[in-house]
Amino acid sequence: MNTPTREQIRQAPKVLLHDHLDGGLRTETIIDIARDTGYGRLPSTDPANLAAWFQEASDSGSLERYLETFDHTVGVMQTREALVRVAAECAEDLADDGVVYAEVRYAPEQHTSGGLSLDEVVEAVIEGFRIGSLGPDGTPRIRVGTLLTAMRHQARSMEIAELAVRYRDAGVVGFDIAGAEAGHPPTRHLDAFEYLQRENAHFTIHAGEAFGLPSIWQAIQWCGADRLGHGVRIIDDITLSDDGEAKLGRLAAYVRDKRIPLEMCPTSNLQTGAAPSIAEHPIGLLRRLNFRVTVNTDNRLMSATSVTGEFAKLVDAFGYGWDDLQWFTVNAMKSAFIPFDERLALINGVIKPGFARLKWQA
Ligand SMILES: O=c1[nH]cnc2c1ncn2[C@@H]1O[C@H](CO)[C@@H](O)[C@H]1O
Ligand SMILES: [Zn+2]
Repeated sequence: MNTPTREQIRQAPKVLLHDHLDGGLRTETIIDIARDTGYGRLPSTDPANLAAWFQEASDSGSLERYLETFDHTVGVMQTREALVRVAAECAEDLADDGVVYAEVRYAPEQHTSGGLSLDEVVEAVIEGFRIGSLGPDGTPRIRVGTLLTAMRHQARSMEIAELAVRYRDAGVVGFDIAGAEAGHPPTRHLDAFEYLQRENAHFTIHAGEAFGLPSIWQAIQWCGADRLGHGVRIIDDITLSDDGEAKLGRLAAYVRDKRIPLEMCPTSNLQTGAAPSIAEHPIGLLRRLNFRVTVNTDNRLMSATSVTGEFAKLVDAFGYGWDDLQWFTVNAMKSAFIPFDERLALINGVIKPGFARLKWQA
């Protein structure tokens, strides 16, 4: 079996569960929309400089400062036209990266300052994904589902959960909470999570990124999260002896044994200070211990990355081969919020044959 090259990784049929719509804009598009809508606060109007600014400003080592960069992307996503364009380009960029199934999230409540209603925001984004998913022959090249995010420092989670349920048959596949983690425990939004459970709806929670085990414990045992956004701090509940043997605490064992998916985003974690380097990122240990690890981008603009980029970094740092990349991909597809038969069809009909072709390529 060959070692995966970057171009081969790009061709592999990949799955993305954790990607923010407002963290993945093309810089040219930000500049265009800013000009058309009179948004005058951009740090630069040169695409390359603006890309560099986003990456540098996001390299702060603090989640709070990292999140400040979203002022500019959210700032230009306030009209239907802008939302349709950004969503369409997102689907195109992911398809060009070889992603075959993606769940892309954003917070509708952040896109109403131009006068759109929450429903209009959701409909614009769904329309953009529909357009951007189509190939030149009119057939879809990628399937994109939407996750609606509520901001954890705000008090609109119930409203957003209801919105997610209302649009569940029209392209919204789940719910999430995001934003600064410290001081904003997920249990503040318990009513929304309980509502979603009563509605048999799916949700993930950003937890264990900038704050530790209590956040993960609450997300799983109080809120009932199906998946964890990041979840890197679960390693605080694992002790390693000198000979490399791992002992799992009760929470870590629960997360592993219940197969709770971890939406890991290595590059983003370096920028926010959640991990010191790719080589030291907990993903290495968690993969070895067979947690249900998935690999994600978080914010392609802020991290200047793609799913291919994240995989390529992991291949370099950990020597992963095709079997590891396929394992991450199948883990992600198994953990998606679409129906089981559709997940299975993608695993058996697209992912496994696609990896098989690449594995034995000369
Ligand atoms: O890694 C992250 N941790 C927590 N919140 C985040 C992260 N990335 C983005 N957002 C937040 O999610 C909102 C909706 O997409 C973004 O506006 C940003 O504030
Ligand atoms: Zn995120």
